[in-house]
Amino acid sequence: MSPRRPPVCLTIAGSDSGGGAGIQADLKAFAACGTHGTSALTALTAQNTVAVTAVHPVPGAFIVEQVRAVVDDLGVDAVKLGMIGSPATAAAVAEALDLVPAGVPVVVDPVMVAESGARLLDPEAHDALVRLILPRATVVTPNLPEARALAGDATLDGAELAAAVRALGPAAVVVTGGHRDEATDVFQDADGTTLIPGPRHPDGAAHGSGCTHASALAAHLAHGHAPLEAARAARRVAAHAVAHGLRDLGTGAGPVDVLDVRSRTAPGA
Ligand SMILES: Nc1ncnc2c1ncn2[C@@H]1O[C@H](COP(=O)(O)OP(=O)(O)OP(=O)(O)O)[C@@H](O)[C@H]1O
Ligand SMILES: Cc1ncc(COP(=O)(O)O)c(N)n1
Repeated sequence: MSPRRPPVCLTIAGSDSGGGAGIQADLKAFAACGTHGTSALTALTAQNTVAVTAVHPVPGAFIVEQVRAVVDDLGVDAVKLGMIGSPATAAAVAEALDLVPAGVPVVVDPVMVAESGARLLDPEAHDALVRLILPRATVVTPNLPEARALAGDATLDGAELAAAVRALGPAAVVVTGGHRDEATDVFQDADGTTLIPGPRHPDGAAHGSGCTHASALAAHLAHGHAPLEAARAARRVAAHAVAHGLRDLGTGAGPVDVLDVRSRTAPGA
């Protein structure tokens, strides 16, 4: 009997040279959640735990080609979208999404600002993100400041905030809780609002927590789980990655570690 085909996840996102966030975090989360990870890069960042020192956008046609190469051969069971950067990249990503078969879930992490403070979404790209990308999302996963920026109202919170984001077109929203004292995620879909609480790990490291969360959510959708169930699992996976975060690496915001590498030895050793 041949072994079972694992679900295939595709991240369309930026590269973080420091290995904390972006596609590096996404591929680790996909693997940790029992899926095969594939990637289409939107931008390369020269980045560490302290700063983003340079960004090199990938030409739009090459973004589309990467997605085509994956879809045509391996097939895709869920997509995770991360850093978009510019209006031109948003347009290319929208074109690339047309290559993904209808019904394949798409998780959108509307990355705006790196944990180190660098802007990763041009202000002019905001409209393109809202117009071209959000309506195609199965689940969108903003953190609190991102959700308020999308809603255009810095006073909103809780179910009202999630509803304002959902009005932009995604089927479901998770406002992630890393910027709150309790780290409770707020999930909302057509059936209503559900709080997803869990332990907060104040002594961990959280650079890449949002990428890890969105990728774990996509992986659970690829396994066939419903969005709320996938969001609950993603909260657990992200919190575990924060708890095992490598705060002793670099001098700034340490990378999350979804694989808990300190507990491992090299296979064969
Ligand atoms: N200190 C923490 N302890 C437990 N869970 C956490 C902590 N920080 C974040 N999380 C969880 O990690 C997930 C990502 O949330 P967060 O709000 O940090 O995203 P983000 O700000 O987009 O992350 P990023 O740092 O990648 O920008 C959520 O499920 C959130 O509850
Ligand atoms: C390429 C890339 N994508 C996403 C993030 C956001 O992650 P964080 O907010 O943890 O820095 C990042 N820093 N770099």
